[in-house]
Amino acid sequence: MYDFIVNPLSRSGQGHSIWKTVETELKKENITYEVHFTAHRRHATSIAEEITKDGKEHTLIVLGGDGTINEVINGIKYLDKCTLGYVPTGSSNDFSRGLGLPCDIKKAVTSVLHSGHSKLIDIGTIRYRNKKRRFAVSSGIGYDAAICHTVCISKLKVFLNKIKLGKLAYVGVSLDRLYHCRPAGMTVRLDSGQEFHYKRAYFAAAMNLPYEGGGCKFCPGAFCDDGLLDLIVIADVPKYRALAILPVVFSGGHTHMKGVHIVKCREAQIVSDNPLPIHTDGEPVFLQRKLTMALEPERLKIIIP
Ligand SMILES: Nc1ncnc2c1ncn2[C@@H]1O[C@H](COP(=O)(O)OP(=O)(O)OP(=O)(O)O)[C@@H](O)[C@H]1O
Repeated sequence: MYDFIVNPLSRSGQGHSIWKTVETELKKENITYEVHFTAHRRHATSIAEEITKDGKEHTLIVLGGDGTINEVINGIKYLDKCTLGYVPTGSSNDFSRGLGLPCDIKKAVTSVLHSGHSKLIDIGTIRYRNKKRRFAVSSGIGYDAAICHTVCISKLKVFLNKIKLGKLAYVGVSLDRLYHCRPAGMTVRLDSGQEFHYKRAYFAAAMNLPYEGGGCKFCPGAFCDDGLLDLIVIADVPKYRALAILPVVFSGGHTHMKGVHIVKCREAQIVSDNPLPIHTDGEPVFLQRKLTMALEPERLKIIIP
């Protein structure tokens, strides 16, 4: 039995028609399923929570973008009792890109229903004040999260998504946010005891997979099954140098550039001088000054081709 969690508004409203195609396939193959449509933000979390609260084994199939994946993993009660399949209908697709899952809908559906292969992946966490959120791809504080916050409320993204140029919104907002960004003093403490101080940090991001922001290969060496997070900090370079790093991140060739600092860790405590925006998998999480990034003790089983 499969539980499909569908964001009908993903990919600028195409989610619903894509679901109809998937449903035809399920009926053709006599597959037992239930479908749950998201009706508002964070609804996917309560749907996943309701399904998994009985402590039994469940197979959840997400049809949506990275944002819906994030909401679903935040609702799963017992990670080790769940199997997650994914049909990507988002605009960023960093989860499927990082895991090498099929982006083509037909192939993704075939893989989810018939591959018979799975992989256990780490799930990241951020803790701030008394709260906790999980992430599958990455979580960042500072400039990268400011882009997510702005894109999330931008009417331009809705319009550009409609004409299939959603990525342009990210380019425009990235340049605008960099122009307005005031780098902050930041301290990073790792579980290894290492401590780093930055005078002017643009952002710090903990990566469970190599890509965020729709294909930016921030941490080419991030593996979701190594029990480690890759932490990237861009700091202590003037803005023109930070700007020069941006186009290079798409190839992953930035790792040795001045101002780029990457380390592996199990846990990182980040304290910034000012409250800064935070994101988990591109979903905005208000402003914070202190947070701890780590991994859940349990892993999550993902269906792979
Ligand atoms: N019915 C709904 N109405 C309004 N917002 C919704 C609804 N269902 C889901 N959402 C919100 O839509 C946001 C984005 O969804 P999702 O990630 O699935 O698609 P996307 O934006 O196309 O893709 P990506 O995150 O990969 O860019 C999420 O924050 C989610 O909370």
